[in-house]
Amino acid sequence: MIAAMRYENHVLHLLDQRQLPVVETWLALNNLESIAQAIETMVVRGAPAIGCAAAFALAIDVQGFADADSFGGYLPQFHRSIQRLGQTRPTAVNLRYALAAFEDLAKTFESKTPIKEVRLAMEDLANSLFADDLATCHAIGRHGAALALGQRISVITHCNAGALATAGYGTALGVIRAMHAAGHISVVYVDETRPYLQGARLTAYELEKEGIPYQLITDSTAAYLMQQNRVDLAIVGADRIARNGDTANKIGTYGLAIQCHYHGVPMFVAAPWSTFDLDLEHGTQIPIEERHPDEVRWIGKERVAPASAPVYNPSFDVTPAPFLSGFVTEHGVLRPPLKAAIATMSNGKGAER
Ligand SMILES: CSC[C@H]1O[C@H](OP(=O)(O)O)[C@H](O)[C@@H]1O
Repeated sequence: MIAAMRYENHVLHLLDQRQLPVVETWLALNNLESIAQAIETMVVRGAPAIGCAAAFALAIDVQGFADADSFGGYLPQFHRSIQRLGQTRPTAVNLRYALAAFEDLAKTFESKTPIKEVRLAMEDLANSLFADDLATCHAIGRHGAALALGQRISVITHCNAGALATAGYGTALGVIRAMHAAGHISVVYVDETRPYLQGARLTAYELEKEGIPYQLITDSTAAYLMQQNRVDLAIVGADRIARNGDTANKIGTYGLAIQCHYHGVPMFVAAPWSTFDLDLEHGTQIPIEERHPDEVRWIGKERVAPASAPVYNPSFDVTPAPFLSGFVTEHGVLRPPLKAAIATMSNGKGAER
């Protein structure tokens, strides 16, 4: 099974996604700062995977204290560690939920709580967040497979919302995996996803490894495919979803949504409930990360623009809810009107099964 990470003996092993698909290099990280930097430099990326990596970073962070210590002795470092991880990447809300879960856990400790008890509780929380995300992806796949309506269909996807972006199996790719297992995929069109090329380097890598039929396309080919009536469905991941259904995802998603809307191709977002940010009324409130200009000026070790070319490099965009046909969550498929469907879900009334 393809995995972005594994946690063993207080060490987080990360598959270096910057090197894929050419080489599979694993980094063994045993301290919080190195994991924070791995998130910032996109060794590990993808909203749920970022949350899981941060959780394991905190589980590792508390290991360094002596058995005789108590939570009170660790508390100042705990606050610094939460702040450090929170600074890594601003858009994916799963990171914030993971940090909030640890802050809630910390409230259950007293100053004199033995550090051994704190260590075990933090490690258990990290492991349970990871296991929950893996189970969630499989549930998303199960619910999303029904979107094929029993037919063999062509699907387009953008960026990588696969096993490498989660605890495993994936969200958008979880739906594609489930559809493929049921014999409902004729071809997956994979947007290369400039500038970081998560589609070309990561999604194509995942589909190739599992024998799922795909064609890699440039981002600018998607509209032409739809004009030829060759795309049946679009399915993408998400980094943060506002209460009204506006969705932040990899840059280029909004453009794909406009193309789908124009050509009558349904676009669904596959995301765990932990990606919905109910504190935000609409998508204009979602912080959009801007990354280094060299991510646009260079492809690998080759410069493809003037060395000092002025660059605007937003890593995400926001697709307004009216462009979306629904959300595939672990609880079922949410369909328009999406603001009402999200409100119903948040009230615990579930979704279409
Ligand atoms: C399963 S969510 C994956 C989500 O994260 C990606 O962003 P990045 O590679 O910059 O972490 C992209 O937006 C994907 O849709």
